[in-house]
Amino acid sequence: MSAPTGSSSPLRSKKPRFGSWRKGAAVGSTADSRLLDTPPSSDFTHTDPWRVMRIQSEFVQGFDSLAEIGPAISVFGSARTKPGTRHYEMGVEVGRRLVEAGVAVITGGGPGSMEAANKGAFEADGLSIGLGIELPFEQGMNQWVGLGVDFRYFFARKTMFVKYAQGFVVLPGGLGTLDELFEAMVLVQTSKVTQFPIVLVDSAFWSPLVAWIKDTMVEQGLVSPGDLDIIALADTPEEAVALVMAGEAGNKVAAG
Ligand SMILES: C/C(=C\CNc1ncnc2c1ncn2[C@@H]1O[C@H](COP(=O)(O)O)[C@@H](O)[C@H]1O)CO
Repeated sequence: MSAPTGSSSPLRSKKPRFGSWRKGAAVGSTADSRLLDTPPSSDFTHTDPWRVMRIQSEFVQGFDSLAEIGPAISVFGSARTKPGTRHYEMGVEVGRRLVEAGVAVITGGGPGSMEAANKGAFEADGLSIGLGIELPFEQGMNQWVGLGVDFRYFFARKTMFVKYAQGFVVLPGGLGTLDELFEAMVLVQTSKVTQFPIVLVDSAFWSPLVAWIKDTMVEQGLVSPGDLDIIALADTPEEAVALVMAGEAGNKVAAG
């Protein structure tokens, strides 16, 4: 006799199932018994489902640590900028002026322009935040970070830069800086974030990139001419801070 179909099939458990399940999977064990019977091993911590728990915990930790920071601006720029250089001093001044304007400063917590912006914010007695990232080589948070949060995953960290800031100031940088800049530009372009000023400091550095977007991307119809309005160029920290504070950050500061 063939096996009856439907709910009385011997292959189907009568117990309620949780999460995803496969028809015909072994029945007779419970989540409790599998947990308690499994021999101790660390192998399972390297599986993708377990990684999801770690990823989730990064979001929880980030949300928890940053929920109360108040108005903030994220500052990006090269990890390789050396103290004493023009771009480093610009970063210090950007950090200081942002604090004077009433906002916290968020950076990647690393060296170079991140360190510079944290230094300016810290020395101005402001909230100087570093969102550190685990890298293959030992790095550590720069000494000017007052509130630090460490991340394993770039994507979780990048969520925090946008979620807890009301605008970006971008100093000259390399691939990491461009990655952060273009992600923010796409979020504005696709209306995932609104009222989000993105200010690029040092027009001599950024103009060739802006010209390429205009002359090649816009020209070939790959972006709209209006997309160029997503970014603003500044030549001084004073100008950059004024432009970024003209957005939602300024409204929040004014509202107290
Ligand atoms: C390569 C060096 C240090 C790397 N340390 C970093 N620590 C924290 N955040 C970093 C680091 N490197 C890149 N980032 C992120 O990307 C942006 C800078 O990248 P770029 O390629 O240098 O432009 C920065 O905003 C960070 O968020 C040298 O010692």
